[in-house]
Amino acid sequence: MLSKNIKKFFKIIKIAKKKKEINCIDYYTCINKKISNYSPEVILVILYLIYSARHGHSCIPKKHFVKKKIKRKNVFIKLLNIVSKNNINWFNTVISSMLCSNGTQKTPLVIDKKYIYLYKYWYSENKIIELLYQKKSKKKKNKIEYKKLIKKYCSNYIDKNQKNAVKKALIHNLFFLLGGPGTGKTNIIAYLILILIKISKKKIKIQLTAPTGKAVNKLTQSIYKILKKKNIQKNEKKMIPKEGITLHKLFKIQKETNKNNAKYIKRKKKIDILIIDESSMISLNIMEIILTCIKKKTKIIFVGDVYQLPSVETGSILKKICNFKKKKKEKKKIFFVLKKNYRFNKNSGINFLINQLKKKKIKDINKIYKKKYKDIIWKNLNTSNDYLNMLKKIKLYYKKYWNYVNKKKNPKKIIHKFNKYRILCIINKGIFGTKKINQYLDNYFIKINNKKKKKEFWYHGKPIIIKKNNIFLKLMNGDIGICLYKKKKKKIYFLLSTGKIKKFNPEILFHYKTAWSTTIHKSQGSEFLSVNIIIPNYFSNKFSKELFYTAISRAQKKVTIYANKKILNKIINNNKERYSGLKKKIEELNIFS
Ligand SMILES: Nc1ncnc2c1ncn2[C@@H]1O[C@H](COP(=O)(O)OP(=O)(O)OP(=O)(O)O)[C@@H](O)[C@H]1O
Repeated sequence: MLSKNIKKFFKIIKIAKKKKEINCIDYYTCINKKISNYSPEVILVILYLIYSARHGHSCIPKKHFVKKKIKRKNVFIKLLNIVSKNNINWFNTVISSMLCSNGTQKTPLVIDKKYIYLYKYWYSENKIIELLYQKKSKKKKNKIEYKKLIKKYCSNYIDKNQKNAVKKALIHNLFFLLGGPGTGKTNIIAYLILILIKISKKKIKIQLTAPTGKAVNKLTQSIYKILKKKNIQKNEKKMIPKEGITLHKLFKIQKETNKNNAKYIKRKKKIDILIIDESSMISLNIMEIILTCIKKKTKIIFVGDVYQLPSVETGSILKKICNFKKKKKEKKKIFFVLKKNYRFNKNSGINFLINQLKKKKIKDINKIYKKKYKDIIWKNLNTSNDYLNMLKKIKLYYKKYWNYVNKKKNPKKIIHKFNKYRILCIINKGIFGTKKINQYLDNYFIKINNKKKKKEFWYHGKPIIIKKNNIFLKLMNGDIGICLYKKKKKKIYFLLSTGKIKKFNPEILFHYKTAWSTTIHKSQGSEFLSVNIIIPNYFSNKFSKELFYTAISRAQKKVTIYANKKILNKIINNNKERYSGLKKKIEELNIFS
């Protein structure tokens, strides 16, 4: 390639870094000593694979490079044009070079059928397949009559289908319990734990975990609430999991490197049953760590909803593993999908919308706009008038909360009152984002709170949300705190999942922000009686159907959607699939047959 083109090539990358089109870590990865010796063509492929991994893809279809199928007009199109002008077969040159193999050698790039990978993601996918296969085949030969046990302990509490799920979870060493919100997953896990405890001849270690602290606390408390009403012997009570911990903490995964000392963990972790909730949020890397560090005889149960948001890191593992096409007459023995919803009644619009969003192509979404359902309200968000009306509505609701705060003294009741209602935004920035909504409500409540009009962060009734797990204060990412003044002294009150109230001086809190509105990502694992979803009046490819599904499924009773109809229709048809070879490999290797 001519030196002037090479200069142009690297100049484009540098500008992209400045414009933040390319993450600066990725930029320095590509121009560090080792990689910068590679040809521009190889650098282009590596840089695009790193960029795509940051957007969740563990690989890229080869055609993206050959037929320039790179979707969005971005820096990579410009780089592609430079290298293709120089050599029309540039991609074949790259994949036939020493830097690319079929995975048998440890080369930076790996070609596997129609995809091209960075080695580490190709290795992770294959390791996961291998470990899932080993795990799956470890089916316990049980003489135990599960049917009798299920009849004895679960008869009036869960339905026939749910009992069937309990039975399969007891039989298999690897099990996937799938279902939307309110389908009884937590109940099933509770009764499964009850039976496991009852039939265990020795003390068993049951470990509850999830990708977020909030999710694992919610699961632990719900299960504890269900089981504490059961007649359980004193020695059995000790086996009921009282404290769940996050996957990062359980496997000692370093946040910065996303790595852990697998050999040490494997030796140390004596877990008999591992139950992982909100499994849709497990990334490729974390899945590899889980399967690598867990002993062969440990029973693993993945619980989750494949339609919810995947991990913010690379891979949407649960969906790829569970959505493989089975061969005719075969049963997906270790996968169980719960369909019946106990949270919503049959006329529920929320349930209608949740089921519609599970389909590839959504047909009668217009029922939402024609106000057919009482529990789903759609408000047009087109004009500035619509926007101002929305703000008024939101302010009106929170005014009720505000009056409640100024009447009641009980922090627990105040937090429950606040948690009944939530404004969910897709984004943080801009007039449709959390920052603007929070600022608007802050200004309003500061004004009515202290006549001096002094701009203070803290005021009576102010809600905040914790942004990072705080192990010292035992606060989890997503926990809501309310500022309450008592005799001019302010404290921040938190309602822990144990049901206990904890209060802190604001000075010892950190990593928090105002929480009148939060993002949909932050709301994962939580539920609210009434949810308001604010959709911007423009479309971005980041606004996926999964994001909207996750927002809708946070509501227990009512959803109000503030959206421009056209934009909303684009979002609910934006199936953002993440590229991965897992599904194909599972089908070809038939590992779950
Ligand atoms: N078979 C059943 N009969 C009656 N009520 C049920 C049954 N199964 C579950 N429920 C009720 O439905 C509600 C939701 O159950 P559960 O919390 O187990 O669902 P879930 O799938 O875990 O929900 P989420 O994913 O939103 O946490 C609970 O109030 C539960 O008591």
